[in-house]
Amino acid sequence: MPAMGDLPGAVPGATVAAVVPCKDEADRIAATVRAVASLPGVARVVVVDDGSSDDTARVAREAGADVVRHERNRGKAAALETGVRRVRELDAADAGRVRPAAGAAALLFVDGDLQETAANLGVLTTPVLDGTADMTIATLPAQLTTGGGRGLVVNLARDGIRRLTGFTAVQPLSGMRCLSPRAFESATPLARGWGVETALTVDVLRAGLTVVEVPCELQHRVSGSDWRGQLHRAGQYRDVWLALVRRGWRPWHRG
Ligand SMILES: O=c1ccn([C@@H]2O[C@H](COP(=O)(O)OP(=O)(O)O[C@H]3O[C@H](CO)[C@@H](O)[C@H](O)[C@H]3O)[C@@H](O)[C@H]2O)c(=O)[nH]1
Ligand SMILES: O=C(O)[C@H](O)COP(=O)(O)O
Repeated sequence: MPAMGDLPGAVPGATVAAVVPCKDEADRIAATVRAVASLPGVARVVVVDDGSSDDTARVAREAGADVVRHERNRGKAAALETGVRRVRELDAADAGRVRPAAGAAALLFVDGDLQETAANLGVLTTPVLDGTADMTIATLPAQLTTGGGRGLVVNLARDGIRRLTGFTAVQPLSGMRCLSPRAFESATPLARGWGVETALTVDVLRAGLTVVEVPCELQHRVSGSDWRGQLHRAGQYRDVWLALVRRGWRPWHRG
């Protein structure tokens, strides 16, 4: 894959490392990996297979990703942490060999289910690479498939972030994010499971860094309204709630 410095208009030596956490994404991951690899500046695509019971790891590898596997499922945040560790190992191995300046200039977190639409993620990397933002967050248009959510988790995350930081997030749960290394450090260790995005926004803002939401033409698999979808939302609610409480939010303090 090309290094950022090889591309027209690129910051010399700057690279983007993409981390794609995946659980049972064999049907979608190949298209997602290819689309992410085609983005300007993306030098690596690391897929973390978070204990899938399908062929995600093999399909991702065949599509050109570097793949790390959790033998058992550990949740999205743990998958992101494993992915970033892998990026650093690869950077260290390349230091003084392939890219003397070494080290990813930006981390791009991408869900595994975006398929071809992941090719539109370039709008997230530019502000981080040119230094105008430390973390960009994709906001998604109306989805072609509709879901059964009632906004409970979204509202909890939005309200908690606003009360802790003053920032009103349009789509507080969006997992498509680009981070500068210092933004990632400010949020490490990551909050567990589905709390990771909410906590990232709070921690990066509290570190005095700049966070920007950027509209991005993405389509993803929307959770349904069946029992499986509602169970998923219950897990999201628990993790977001815990992430907020651990950062000082108290549900009974209104305003
Ligand atoms: O145990 C798990 C479960 C999921 N995933 C992956 O995490 C990503 C997001 O999961 P998904 O089921 O698509 O999440 P959504 O229901 O769409 O959740 C929304 O809300 C989440 C936070 O609650 C964010 O992480 C997502 O980016 C956002 O799309 C996908 O690549 C999954 O394969 C894991 O790595 N480990
Ligand atoms: O479907 C969604 O948008 C998420 O799972 C969050 O669910 P919610 O609609 O209950 O906030």
